[in-house]
Amino acid sequence: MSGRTASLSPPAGAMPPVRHPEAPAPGELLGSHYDQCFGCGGAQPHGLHLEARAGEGVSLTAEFRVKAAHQGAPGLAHGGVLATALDETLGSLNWLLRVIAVTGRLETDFVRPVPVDTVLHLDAHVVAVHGRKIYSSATGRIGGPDGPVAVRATALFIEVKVDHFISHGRDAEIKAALADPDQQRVARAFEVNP
Ligand SMILES: CCCCCCCCCCCCCCCC(=O)SCCNC(=O)CCNC(=O)[C@H](O)C(C)(C)COP(=O)(O)OP(=O)(O)OC[C@H]1O[C@@H](n2cnc3c(N)ncnc32)[C@H](O)[C@@H]1OP(=O)(O)O
Repeated sequence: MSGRTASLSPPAGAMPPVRHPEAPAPGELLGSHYDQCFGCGGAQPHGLHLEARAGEGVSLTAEFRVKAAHQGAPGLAHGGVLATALDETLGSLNWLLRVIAVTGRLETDFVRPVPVDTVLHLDAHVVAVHGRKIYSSATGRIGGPDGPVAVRATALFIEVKVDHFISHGRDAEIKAALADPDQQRVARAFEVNP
């Protein structure tokens, strides 16, 4: 046992999230943080190609169309893929804070099966921030942005520095990322965070 609390409820003293002054305006697409990302990268043929758009405050909406490559049971999305869509959506919120963070804990409710070719309409917001810990939640609906809930998640993200990826990532991908001007732009946007 680590002694670590598993709670996804913000502790006493947690603060409301503060939208970064240079966060994309409501309605703007956030874009991919890494083109090889399974969640949002355009260069992953079987990835989710999830597209997130900034909302008001520290919130966003996102869409993901379930493809045949994402099946678990015949004609239905795999639960792990749906959890990935939730993880990616929740992770995108940190761009509005201009904080680099990784998922520490993700709790998912699967409410309805999601058929192939369905568009999952996600919305997410940061609930609170406590030191390096970011508490957030997300909902995914089918049949339209106001359709029935299919999945829900709450999560705890932990702030890290760019060094987290440089120390732990495989050398080949880190070297390629560091040499990529688009990736440098993403990293720089985070580094200027005071
Ligand atoms: C060149 C490259 C450019 C890159 C440009 C940027 C790219 C931007 C990429 C973004 C990418 C996002 C992609 C989607 C989101 C993923 O999918 S991220 C991938 C999945 N997640 C991971 O791989 C994380 C693996 N875990 C770890 O690395 C480490 O455990 C962590 C999370 C960094 C924490 O380790 P640590 O920094 O040593 O922190 P630690 O002191 O243990 O904990 C800090 C606090 O958090 C709490 N905590 C930590 N883990 C947990 C947990 N699992 N449960 C509950 N509480 C926890 C601790 O209890 C502690 O609380 P307090 O004592 O402060 O109250």
